[in-house]
Amino acid sequence: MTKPAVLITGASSGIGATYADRFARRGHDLVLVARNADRMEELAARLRAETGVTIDVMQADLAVDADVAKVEARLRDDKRIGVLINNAGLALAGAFEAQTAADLAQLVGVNTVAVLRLAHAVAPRFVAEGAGAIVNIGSVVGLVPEFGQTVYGATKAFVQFLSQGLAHELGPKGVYVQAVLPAGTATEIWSRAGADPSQVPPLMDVGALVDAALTGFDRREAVTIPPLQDGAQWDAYQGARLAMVPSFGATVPAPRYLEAAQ
Ligand SMILES: NC(=O)C1=CN([C@@H]2O[C@H](COP(=O)(O)OP(=O)(O)OC[C@H]3O[C@@H](n4cnc5c(N)ncnc54)[C@H](OP(=O)(O)O)[C@@H]3O)[C@@H](O)[C@H]2O)C=CC1
Ligand SMILES: N[C@@H](C=O)C(=O)O
Repeated sequence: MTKPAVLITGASSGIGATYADRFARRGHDLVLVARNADRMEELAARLRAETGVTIDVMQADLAVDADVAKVEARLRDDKRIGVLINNAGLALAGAFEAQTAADLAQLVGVNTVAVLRLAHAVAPRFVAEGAGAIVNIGSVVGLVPEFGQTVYGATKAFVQFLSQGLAHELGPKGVYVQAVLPAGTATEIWSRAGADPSQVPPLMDVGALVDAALTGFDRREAVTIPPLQDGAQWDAYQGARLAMVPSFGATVPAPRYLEAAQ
């Protein structure tokens, strides 16, 4: 049986390039997407030689509408593609009040709008086929406002919610949706973001990260958090979240809000 092709965004370095390596070694043809075509061509040449798979390179800036539209069209029209790895992303150092509007627009555009648009481009075809997989790369930062990476974390919270919502909507229609939440991982994101080296946490090897994420993928896990040593903590978190839902049907405020503020 022919394996589905895999479209990977952010494939020129780091986690995306590692996903490319791993899926090529699994025998999947690839479509690589990023701005740096030279780095993708270099990776593609190596992987073609080592694995024999077919690899297409698509140069695209996912902050640019026309480029996102180009990738959307490929996802809609290329029926070989059965897996979308929504990986491309960036971080942004600095305090909220000091970050520029332009930098924030780029951050939100790539980390959320592009992720949404590409998932939305491929979902109708996957639903019609009753198959397909969408992998969205979030971050543990999306769970921790206390880390002080507010807008980056907000983009990752968006990715996580989008993924869990799509898993709820598309799972029954045969489409697998996975959210992958890495913690600090040894890639170029830190230098690109202008992070203070003294503030960079201990980092996981990128190969170990992706291999763990693929274990979750193979198990069809909805939310994969490779650095979380006790998976039961996530289950408890989900349980506590869902335990609040019945209250959301209340039509009167909770008693704690009926007493005048002291
Ligand atoms: N490393 C870490 O600690 C963690 C990373 N993540 C997430 O993992 C994902 C991958 O990041 P990582 O591999 O670490 O970092 P890298 O900086 O190594 O890779 C980022 C990738 O995204 C691509 N990219 C960035 N901006 C654009 C753009 N405008 N258009 C198209 N592609 C773009 C880059 O390619 P190019 O420059 O060629 O366009 C590159 O291939 C991101 O979503 C990140 O948020 C999540 C948690 C932890
Ligand atoms: N990219 C990292 C922070 O900048 C992360 O998501 O942990």
